[in-house]
Amino acid sequence: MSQAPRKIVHVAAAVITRPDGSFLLGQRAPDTFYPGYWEFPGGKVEPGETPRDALVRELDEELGMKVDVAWPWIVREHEYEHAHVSLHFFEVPAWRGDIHDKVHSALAWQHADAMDVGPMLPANGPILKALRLPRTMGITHAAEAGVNAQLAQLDEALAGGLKLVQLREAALPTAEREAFAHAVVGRCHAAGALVVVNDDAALARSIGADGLHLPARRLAEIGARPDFEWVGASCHNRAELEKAAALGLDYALLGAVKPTQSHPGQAGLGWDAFGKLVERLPLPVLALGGLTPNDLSDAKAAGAHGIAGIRAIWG
Ligand SMILES: Nc1nc2c([nH]c(=O)n2[C@H]2C[C@H](O)[C@@H](COP(=O)(O)OP(=O)(O)OP(=O)(O)O)O2)c(=O)[nH]1
Repeated sequence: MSQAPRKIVHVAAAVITRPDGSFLLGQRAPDTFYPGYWEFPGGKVEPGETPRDALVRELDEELGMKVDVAWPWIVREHEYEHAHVSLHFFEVPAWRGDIHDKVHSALAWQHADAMDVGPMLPANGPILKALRLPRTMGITHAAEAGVNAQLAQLDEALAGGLKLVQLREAALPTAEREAFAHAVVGRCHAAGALVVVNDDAALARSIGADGLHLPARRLAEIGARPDFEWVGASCHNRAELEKAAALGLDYALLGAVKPTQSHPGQAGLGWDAFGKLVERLPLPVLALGGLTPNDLSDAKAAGAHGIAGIRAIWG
């Protein structure tokens, strides 16, 4: 006889963030399941509650925090021995009250790229990787702007804190493209920024890039995740986003949210439609299309991990 499907336990979990990018973890108490492991504060969604209601209640009960802002982020499923859990993650960047923990053995503020506590609960590995994904991606347009102008804009953006660049230069002649790609990787790595290369795995490998970015038509063709540390894809609809998730990609781009210079006359999706498209996805999504750094809070409120852009990001 086949086993009855296990009941899904919904859990709300908070990535409580400070302006320096750190987030709060709690160590599970000795009398719980997985004692000593680290988790994001939160707990089970009770009957009649939305995940957001549960988050607000749990953070009050566990930490004495009054949540002011909770942005939906990603939702991940995990099969434990004791339960199938569906973890609804929110970013909590603003709250009131001092933190008084009532349930954990210890609390620690951590940075995703320099963790000094562990182990994390088994479901949380992909969460930490998603937290390492920077919140803003600059997409190069050297073929249009000129190689030297683009490199100058890149230097300025890196000096301003940009940590993620997509190299997207199909229109540059091969030799120029390679030289430009080397220059971009050199500058980005010196500044601690990641580089993903659009659609060209051979170029990505030869320049020592951190990953590969798949255009939607390439995403449609492939059946397995390409072998890079970071792999993302451009998506325009829910089916493409779900394929990116099913392949275990690290992020997706979704747009255009607002009208853009490259597609004049086309209305953007808008934040409401964007929010519906990204609901309950297990991977972070960067919003694209006519956005500037001033749109970051609106993007996160709609469920985006961050924003990506061409013109507005380079100033
Ligand atoms: N709060 C939280 N729970 C997580 C994370 N990752 C993860 O797999 N979980 C799982 C562990 C638990 O199965 C469930 C959280 O439920 P919980 O904290 O209300 O309950 P619990 O199992 O500790 O204890 P109990 O309420 O059953 O007594 O979600 C996380 O980062 N934060």
